Amino acid sequence: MPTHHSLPPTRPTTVVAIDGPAGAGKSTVAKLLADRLGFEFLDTGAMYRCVTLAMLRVPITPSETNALQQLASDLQIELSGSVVRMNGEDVSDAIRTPEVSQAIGGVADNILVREILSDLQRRWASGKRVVTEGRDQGSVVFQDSRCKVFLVASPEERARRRVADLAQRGIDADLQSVLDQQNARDLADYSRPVGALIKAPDAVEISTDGISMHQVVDKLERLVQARLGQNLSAKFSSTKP
Ligand SMILES: Nc1ncnc2c1ncn2[C@@H]1O[C@H](COP(=O)(O)OP(=O)(O)OP(=O)(O)O)[C@@H](O)[C@H]1O
Ligand SMILES: Nc1ccn([C@@H]2O[C@H](COP(=O)(O)O)[C@@H](O)[C@H]2O)c(=O)n1
Repeated sequence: MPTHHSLPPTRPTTVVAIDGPAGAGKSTVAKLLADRLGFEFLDTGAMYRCVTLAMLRVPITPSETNALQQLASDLQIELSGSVVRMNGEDVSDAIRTPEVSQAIGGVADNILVREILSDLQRRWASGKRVVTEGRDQGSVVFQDSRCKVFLVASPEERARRRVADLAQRGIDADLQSVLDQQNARDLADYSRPVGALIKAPDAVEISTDGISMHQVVDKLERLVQARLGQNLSAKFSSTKP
């Protein structure tokens, strides 16, 4: 079945790998950092979201493991900046509904689905300079990366940010229920047998509590310079004070 077994070898790649729990600020700072460095941005959660959306549309359940794996293997996922296409359809908004977030755990638990998406992530990054974010980027997918970050923030702070984010989009959300859902997702992400959220031994932990996203990006930029200095070409023109 899987087309992923006959993949071409990957080419030299420069990766900044950012992992951390839901709402720590990964995608926000990864995008800003990628812009500053002239790197590409890879949102690996979007891939898990695409498989979940496709699963809900068929519909099948995560317990139908063969059908789910076939679905993931056949799916065409394209990521370009913040635009996500699934089999040619723009699903950038459709993958971010509460229904998808609630169902995603069963997809992320499937070991073969994780292998398929990990291969896709490596191929996507192959030959590029990339800031990637997810749960297993430093620990599993890009273990060889010389620049790994584990981004954290307190559960309360992350939930407050999420509520503010939703309010900005005109959605009224209750802090306690956002916190409860977030705790459930954290538990699933930290306890998954394969691909669990874990700080890679060589990752630097950065807390985003009480500091602005631009201050976080400044910290990350300094880390990238220290770890990848000679891999950065003229495109990297950071001279921030
Ligand atoms: N340092 C920061 N200070 C304040 N707000 C922040 C900071 N970093 C991110 N945010 C806000 O927190 C919210 C969540 O951030 P983001 O979506 O980047 O988190 P994430 O870790 O990618 O979450 P998920 O894994 O659920 O996709 C956003 O509204 C973002 O604007
Ligand atoms: N590398 C990854 C990325 C994501 N997941 C799972 O997808 C969920 C959604 O991720 P977002 O970053 O878009 O919020 C996340 O909770 C994980 O269950 C993953 O397993 N591995």
